[in-house]
Amino acid sequence: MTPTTGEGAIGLRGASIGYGDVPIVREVDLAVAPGEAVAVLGSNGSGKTTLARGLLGLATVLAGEVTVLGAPVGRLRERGRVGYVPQRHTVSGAAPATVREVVSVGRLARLGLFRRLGAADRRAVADAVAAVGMGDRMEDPVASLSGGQQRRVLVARALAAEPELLIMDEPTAGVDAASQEALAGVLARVSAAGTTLLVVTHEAGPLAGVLHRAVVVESGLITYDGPLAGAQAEPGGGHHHHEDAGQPPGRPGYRLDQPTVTPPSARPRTAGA
Ligand SMILES: Nc1ncnc2c1ncn2[C@@H]1O[C@H](COP(=O)(O)OP(=O)(O)OP(=O)(O)O)[C@@H](O)[C@H]1O
Repeated sequence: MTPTTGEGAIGLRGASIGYGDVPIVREVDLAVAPGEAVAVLGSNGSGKTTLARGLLGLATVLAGEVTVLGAPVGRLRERGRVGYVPQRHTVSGAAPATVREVVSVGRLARLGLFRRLGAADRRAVADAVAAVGMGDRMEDPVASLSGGQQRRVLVARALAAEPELLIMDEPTAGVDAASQEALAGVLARVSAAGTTLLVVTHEAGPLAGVLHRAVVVESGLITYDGPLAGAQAEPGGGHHHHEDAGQPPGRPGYRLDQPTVTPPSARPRTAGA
């Protein structure tokens, strides 16, 4: 199991995250316990991707604290413990690469540099590709695949590393209904096995059976943190609850429509602990 330090899988405390010196996500608090499956909702440009990228060291933590698997962001030794499916669906790299090669690179993230894939690793690669329904395209160049198929390969690349924390940015965007359903099944299995999921999405619907908690980000603040159903009940995923405009600006205005259960591992340690 994850050797937690009491920090949980993800911890943001008064965290501002942005680019250059411009904060996009502002003074946000968030605690995700190991094994939770959390949707990150919100309108375009609200800061969802920036929040996710901040967890990966791809956006700058400008204030506060951000911890991932118990370590300050960027300090985690074993990078393979965190998987990432980026928003852009193009598979990078100029060299023509097959599905097998791209997903194998994902597996290598777990092994570290200069290690070779053994039989178990090759099996994990094949399993990950099969899990996203691309088993019959193993030797095809990724560049020859459709956008939605490339997205599924990126999901397989992340799955192949068997990460403890899987961060996905719009994994279902441009993916057909059947493949979304298949992805939901895969994520349900991965979640049941204890992997923590953080999924940025506009359409939590296809993954509603997997994601039990939602966080709504609006204008860089977390405006809702609670059960997914409560967030979905709001028009557009929770954009329009500014009727309580009395909130002081600049502080995370939690709107806990439903009580949020803070898992014991996510609670601040008591003095003397
Ligand atoms: N690399 C960057 N450098 C500077 N500003 C950026 C960068 N990436 C994003 N931004 C800005 O940060 C803000 C939030 O963008 P972000 O991508 O986090 O939003 P989002 O909620 O994920 O939106 P969407 O739903 O459209 O994907 C936007 O105003 C955007 O212009």
